[in-house]
Amino acid sequence: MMDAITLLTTRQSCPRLIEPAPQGEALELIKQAALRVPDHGALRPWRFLIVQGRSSLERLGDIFAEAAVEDDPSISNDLLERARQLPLRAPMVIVCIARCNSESKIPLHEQLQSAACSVMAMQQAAFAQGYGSMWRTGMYAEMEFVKQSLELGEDDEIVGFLYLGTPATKVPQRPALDPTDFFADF
Ligand SMILES: Cc1cc2nc3c(=O)[nH]c(=O)nc-3n(C[C@H](O)[C@H](O)[C@H](O)COP(=O)(O)O)c2cc1C
Repeated sequence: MMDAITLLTTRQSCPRLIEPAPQGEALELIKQAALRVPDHGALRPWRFLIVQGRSSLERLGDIFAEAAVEDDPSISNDLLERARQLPLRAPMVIVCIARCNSESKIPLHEQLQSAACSVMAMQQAAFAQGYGSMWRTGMYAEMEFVKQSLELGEDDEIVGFLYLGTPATKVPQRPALDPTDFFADF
C-alpha cells in the first residue's frame, strides 16, 4: 500500500474509469475514510448513495435525463442522450450528500466543508489502493429535481458525484506546484 506522504503529494483525479470498481475490503476502507473527516460538533453531516451496476447507473442516468428536460424542454436528442450516459463513465458513482442541520449552532458552511472533506478522503483512500476517481458536480448536483428523485431531505446538498473505478490508462504524473507561489510567512 502506498505510504501516506506519497498519497498526499501525488494524488490526482482520473477521468477515464473502467471495471472493476472497488469492492469488499477496498470499498470498506473507502467508506471508513469518509467517516474519519473533521466534523465540528460531531454532527456527522454526511450521507452517501452508492450507485453501481449497470441498472443502477442507468437509473441515475434516467434521472439526469429527466433533469436535463426540466432544465431545457427543447433539448436536442443528442444532448439528452449525453445526459443519460453521464453516470456510465465509471462502474461506480457515489453520491456524496451533506445532510445539513440548520438548527445547529455549527454554521451550514462548516457542515458542507465536512462533507466535502469526506469526498476527498474517499478519493484518497481509492487512490492509495490503486483505484481512480473523479469528483464531479455540475448542474445535476444543484437541481431540486435530482435531489427529490434521490429522496434527499430538504436541507440536504449534493457536494459531489464521486466517480470510481480502475484507471483505464496510466494517468501521467503532473509536476508539483511550487509552494512559494501559495505560502507566505506572516
Ligand atoms: C467541488 C468540486 C467539483 C468538481 N466538479 C467537476 C465537474 O463537474 N467536472 C469536472 O470535470 N471536474 C470537476 N472537478 C474537478 C476535478 O474533480 C479534478 O479535481 C480536476 O480535474 C483536477 O484534477 P486533479 O484532481 O487531478 O488535480 C470538481 C472539483 C471539485 C473540488
